[in-house]
Amino acid sequence: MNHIAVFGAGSWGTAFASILADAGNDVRVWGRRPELVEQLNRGVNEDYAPGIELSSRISASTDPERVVDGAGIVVLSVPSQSLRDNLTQWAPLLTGEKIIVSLMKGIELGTTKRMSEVIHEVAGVPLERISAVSGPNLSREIIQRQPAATVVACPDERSADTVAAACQTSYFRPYTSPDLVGAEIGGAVKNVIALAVGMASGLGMGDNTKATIITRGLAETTRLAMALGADPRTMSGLAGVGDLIATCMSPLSRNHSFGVKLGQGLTLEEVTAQTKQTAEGVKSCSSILELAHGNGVDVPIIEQVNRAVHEAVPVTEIGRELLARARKSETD
Ligand SMILES: NC(=O)c1ccc[n+]([C@@H]2O[C@H](COP(=O)([O-])OP(=O)(O)OC[C@H]3O[C@@H](n4cnc5c(N)ncnc54)[C@H](O)[C@@H]3O)[C@@H](O)[C@H]2O)c1
Ligand SMILES: O=P(O)(O)OC[C@H](O)CO
Repeated sequence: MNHIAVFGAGSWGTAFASILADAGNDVRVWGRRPELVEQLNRGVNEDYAPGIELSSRISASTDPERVVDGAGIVVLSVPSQSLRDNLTQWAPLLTGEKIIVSLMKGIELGTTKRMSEVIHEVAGVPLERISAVSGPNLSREIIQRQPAATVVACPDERSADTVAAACQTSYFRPYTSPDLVGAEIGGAVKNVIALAVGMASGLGMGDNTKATIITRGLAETTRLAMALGADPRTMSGLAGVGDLIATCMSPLSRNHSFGVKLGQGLTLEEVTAQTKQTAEGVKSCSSILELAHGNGVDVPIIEQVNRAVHEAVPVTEIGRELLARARKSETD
């Protein structure tokens, strides 16, 4: 039996730990709060996966050393903006031939780095041993064992295959890909587009409006991904359009729901106060915008989401601005 470490006992960390356990691995989860760790050791996580009985193959601890001891794969699932601080403490433990898996879908504020870049920089792990798992993977559906697929992206095929083999179950199908950049950009940008779709929903707009934002959002994502060297085919796959559809259309998506509330007229502070879980797009819209501008990529939807979220521009106003732009060819 393989031993796999999972850092982060939130919604996705717990759901992914369940996949790994169902795939036959012995899973040790690191959690920050002793009371949550105690829940996991009783086979539940009422804070992030209410009503779900967890596998007896999952155990938990607040001690990172104990969690990592003997693990060949280490999975990271903390909020993107806290990764650097956390990793600084965990880096001395990530030695040897361990494969590091990022489940996170965000871009770091201040540096505009993708999560694999942060891991490489802070922990010194070569990119050949860093993979990202990304796809239409809403944690609540996955932990209920509803069928879904995902992408395990890593420049090294053997590392990707090792991770894919570790998380394949009867309901979860991992595909491998060498396109780490594309998978990470697809995963981070779809959160911002889901905020925009949520805002339209909150304003009472229907499916034409949502489909328009999703489609033009995919165009922005693809432009940015290609400027960063990604394979455009990733954008028509699970980590691109697949995740975009799930996140933009599902009431289970925290980013979508956050956008709905902004569209209904709540302020950023009000929605933040009501939101217990991580909606990565709220912070990453600024870093993604900076990344796009730094690479000369036009991202009008992301730009307007950033104005609505961080400059308190009314949601009605950003819609008007998007529609008033100069005409252009669809494929430009
Ligand atoms: N939930 C999903 O459906 C899903 C699916 C795919 C990817 N993701 C991505 O996975 C990542 C984790 O998301 P999640 O859904 O598990 O979030 P979550 O909000 O459910 O859980 C986050 C966990 O991190 C902990 N945490 C918060 N601040 C921390 C800090 N400063 N240091 C260490 N731990 C901290 C929280 O206590 C919690 O246990 C995000 O990047 C998200 O985009 C989520
Ligand atoms: O709940 P969200 O908006 O963070 O989205 C969750 C997953 O990324 C969907 O694949």
